[in-house]
Formats: sequence, C-alpha cells, structure tokens
Amino acid sequence: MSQPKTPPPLSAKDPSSFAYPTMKDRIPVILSKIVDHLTRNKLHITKEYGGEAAREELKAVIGAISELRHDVMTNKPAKPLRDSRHDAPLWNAQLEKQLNLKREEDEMHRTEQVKGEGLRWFDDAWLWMECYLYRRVQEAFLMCTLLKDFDVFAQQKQDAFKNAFQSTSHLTMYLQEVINRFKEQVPEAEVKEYFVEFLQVSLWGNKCDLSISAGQVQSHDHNPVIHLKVLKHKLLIDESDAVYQILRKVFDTKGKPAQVDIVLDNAGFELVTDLCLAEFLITSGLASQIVFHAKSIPWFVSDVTLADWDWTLNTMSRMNHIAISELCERWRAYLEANTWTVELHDFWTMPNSYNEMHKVSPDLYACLSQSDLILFKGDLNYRKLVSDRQWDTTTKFESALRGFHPAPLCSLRTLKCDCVVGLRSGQVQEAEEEDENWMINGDWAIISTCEHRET
Ligand SMILES: O=P(O)(O)OC[C@@]1(O)O[C@H](CO)[C@@H](O)[C@@H]1O
Ligand SMILES: [Mn+2]
Repeated sequence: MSQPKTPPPLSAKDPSSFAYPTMKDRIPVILSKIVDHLTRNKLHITKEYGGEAAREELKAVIGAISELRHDVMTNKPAKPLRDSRHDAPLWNAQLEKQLNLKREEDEMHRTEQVKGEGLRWFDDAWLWMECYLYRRVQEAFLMCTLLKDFDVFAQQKQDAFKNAFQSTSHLTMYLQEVINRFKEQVPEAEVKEYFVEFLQVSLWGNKCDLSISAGQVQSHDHNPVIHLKVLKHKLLIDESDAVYQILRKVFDTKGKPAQVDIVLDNAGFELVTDLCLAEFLITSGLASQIVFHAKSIPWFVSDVTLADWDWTLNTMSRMNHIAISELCERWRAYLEANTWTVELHDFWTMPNSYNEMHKVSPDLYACLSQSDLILFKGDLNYRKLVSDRQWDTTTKFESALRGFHPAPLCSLRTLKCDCVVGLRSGQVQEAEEEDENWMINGDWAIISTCEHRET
C-alpha cells in the first residue's frame, strides 16, 4: 500500500482546531479546578497528610499549578522537569529533541518570524504539549515529600463511578443473565451478538471522560445495553464483525482462546464497561487471558491508575448488590489465577505516538506482540495511534498507524478531537449536517481495526 504523505500534527496555532479552545479555555479551567479542589480541602489534606508540613507543601503545589496555568495562558516556553521521578530524564531528553527539531524547521522556513526559543502551548504539537501539561501537574506533587503520591483527580473519578450506579446496576445484572446463558451451549450467531453488544457498551463507556467535560461528572441512568440501538447511527465506522473474526481465527491458528490486551482509558463507568467486556470474553470462551494496561500516574483527569483499579474493585465488592458482588468474586478469582493481569508502563504516560513505541519502549512493543488482539480505549489512545495528524478523513486506518503493528488491534473511540481516518467520502458532510460538533463532543464513535502484525 502506497503510504500517504504524513500531514502536520494538530496544534493550537490553528484557531480552527479543537487544540485551540483546549489550550485557551479547557486546560485553564482544569488547572483552576485543581487549585480550587486543593484550596477547598486544605484542612482535610493537611490533617490527613501530616499537619503543618503538609500545609506548607500544599501551598507550594497550589503556587506551582497557578504558575503553570499562567504559563499556558501566556504561551511561555516549556521547561525541563525538575522532579526526580525515573521518567523525568526521558521527558527532558524528548523536550530537547523536540526543540532541536523546531530549530531545524525554523532554519528551513526562515520566512516565519521565530517566536524565540522553546516549545510553546499555542505554537507546537497539541499531543506533545497536552501530555506534557499533565506530567507538569504531577511534577508539582512529585516535588513534595508528604504529597508526592497525591492524586488530585481521585475525588472526581470516584464521584463519576458513584454517579453511574444505575447504569452499572443495569449492565451487571444483564451480564449475570448472559453468564447463566453460557452454562449451556450457545449457538455461534448468539455468541457474536453478545460480543458486539459488550464491545459497543465498552466503546460508549468512553463518553464518560472527565477531561473533555473539564471535570463535569455526567449523570446517566439509562440501561447501556438498550441504549445501543439509539446510538447505532452515530457509529461512523463499525468493524465489530472483523474484530470478532480476529478472535475466532485464534482458535484455528493457536488451538486455544485468545490473549486480549485492553489499554484502558477512563475510570468510573468506562472501567466498569471494560471489566464487563473482559468477563464476557472469558465466559464466552473467546479469550483465556486478559491483560489490562493502566496508567502509572494520574493522567488526563480521569484515566485509570492502579489506585483507581483497586478502589473500583474494592468499592464494587462492598456494594449491597447481588450481581455486582458476585461479579467481583469472579474477578478476584481471575486476578488470583492470573487469568486477568493489570500492567503498568511509563510509555502510556509519555507524549509519544504509538509508531515510536518500538524505538522508545521496545520492551512494551515486545509485550504487546504476545497479544492476539489489543483493544485501545478512547480518544487519546486513538490520537497516539494516528500520531494526532491532520489526516484526510478518507486515509486508511492502517496507513495512519505508520508501521505500528505489534498485533491485531482495534480502537474503540468516541470522537473528542478533530482527527479521524477511515471514513467514506461524503461521510464528513453527512455528520456535519446533523451535528456541527460531531468531531469533538464524544457523541459520535468509531470501531476501527487493523489485523496486520509486524514484530
Ligand atoms: O482519551 P479520552 O479520555 O477519551 O479523551 C481524552 C481527551 O478528553 O483529552 C483530549 C482533549 O483535551 C482529547 O484527546 C480528549 O478530548
Ligand atoms: Mn481519558
């Protein structure tokens, strides 16, 4: 396949890109909410984290986040990280590399007035700057001793989970029925129907992301399975069948069920939908091993950390709800038996697109190469799969992966930013006629897959 020329990355220097309102409005709001949360909870945090010393640290954190907010709003150059977390040298080396690339480009296009040194919020690649922003938020805490492991987003993630109790109740009771159904032989057509249902519930679980809503917890009391029918026409690309065939084929090639990797996105209800999908994959026999990939630091407000994983399972296991508590017992058993494992890797919280993984983190690329199917959840993962470029929307998904083929993979993504590939020609117009914000409001989605493997 002839490779299309790689277009430039999305950037806030383009006022028509969602990068611009993100840098101009959304990120300052997210940073203000962090300062508000810390200020409002000063007494509680001071008490819980060690008295006067914690109060002093809290003051420093609030100062650092306020300064970061001012830096974004006044387009100051990015600074090297000062904390001693083990990923800081890699971040700073990448910052230097981006700077050198920028100098070379400025040399080449001398026409542009060089705005002075540095990567800037409103000038450079949105993906790089936005990932760097969340790592700078972490830096403020990592500079502390008592507060270094504080997750400033934890409360919002926990509220989001509690807020979704109705949907969680509907989904888990439905899953219990399906588990009972599989006590007998289930015809192939029915297995596939259930697969598509749980895959699409997990997809739409991605609408619940707190950074897009700048922390506003969305309430939902609908039944997620019934709701699929309403959402169907907003599924712009639906390759569910192809994803199912990838799993079926594993039996023929390996003679046993698949290993499925799930690169998680948001905590809260989205994590519940991912756990239910993973349960279905084991119950149906489509998979015998699930590897979940979580984040090693708080990320993009709502992404799942190990602490969120533990909190969610502990909270569910204590809920007075028969389906939820029975499912939690199954899930604890899967974790005990290593049928389910949860892994962390710093690459997931670096700024790199996934076509750079084999260079930056060859160990992770090798680990993903063991998988039979990698499910990437959410918008940020999609952006990293396609390098956050301004592709022509009819570009093939495989081309946009730019050689990232550790194993057959699938993106389950609701659209929250202005980059998308794999559409039919004319599909953009159809969506625009119905919803001018179709690319950024999370109401539209895609299920895109690429079966190619290159280790
Ligand atoms: O990955 P997720 O949780 O689906 O979305 C991440 C996100 O909220 O952050 C970026 C914009 O700030 C976009 O990628 C997207 O809107
Ligand atoms: Mn997210």
